[in-house]
Amino acid sequence: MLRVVGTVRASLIQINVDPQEPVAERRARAAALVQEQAGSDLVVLPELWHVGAFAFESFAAAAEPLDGPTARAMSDAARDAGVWLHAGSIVEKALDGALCNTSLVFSPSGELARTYRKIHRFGFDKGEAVLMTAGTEPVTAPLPDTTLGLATCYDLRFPELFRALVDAGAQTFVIPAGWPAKRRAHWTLLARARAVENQSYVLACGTAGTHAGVEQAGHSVVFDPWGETLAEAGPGEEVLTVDLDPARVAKVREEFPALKDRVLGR
Ligand SMILES: O=C(O)CCC(=O)C(=O)O
Repeated sequence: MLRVVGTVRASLIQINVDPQEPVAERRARAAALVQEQAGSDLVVLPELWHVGAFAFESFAAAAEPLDGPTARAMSDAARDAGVWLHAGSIVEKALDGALCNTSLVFSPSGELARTYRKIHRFGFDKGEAVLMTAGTEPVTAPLPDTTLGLATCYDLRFPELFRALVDAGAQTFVIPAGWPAKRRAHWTLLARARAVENQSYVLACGTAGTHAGVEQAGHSVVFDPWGETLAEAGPGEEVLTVDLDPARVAKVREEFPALKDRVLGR
């Protein structure tokens, strides 16, 4: 794929989460898939791909610290491929024993550059909402050519988080997810809305397959700051690769300056 100078090449790995595949094997497979994306600038994995976002009964056993086996494998993969890696999220076992749905961003040298603990937990009075502790801080990650705003799955339904990220300088939202197939229409609609209303790129990376009886939506998608679809996956395991033009964010914001007309919440 020929590349225009100055673009950011991003690859989204929509990995299949199959409960029959042992976590260690999926981890090794994810690392190999990341390494295959050498030449990209940014690689993205989905939410809780190691265990499955709906495999609640496995969360405690799969929990690991920030230097645990998944983080180490992802650090090595980022370094070996020489890419920025948003490694999706893991079940983090925090120092006080609490479990958090924590996203990890590694630099091309394998350093853990950012962590983001999912702020809006899904499940109402069940599942993640009772098993996990919520994060409290919006997180951005400045890359050389674009600033990432981090959000995870259910966060997509809360536009105020994305506004906070834009106010903190975000130009490209990265949204790992384990979104269910039965609400796929919401996934695409909300991801596109976040792109249009915030005049930002959206990289929304989900999982494929069925685990804990929940069929996954797949359909990872990339929208540009005007809401145009740059790439969209099908339902199965797939890697999407797109070239982002960082200058396009400033151009759209300048030519159609709606963000400057905000009245509330500034
Ligand atoms: O909001 C939704 O419909 C899905 C959210 C979800 O599955 C999650 O956050 O894990």
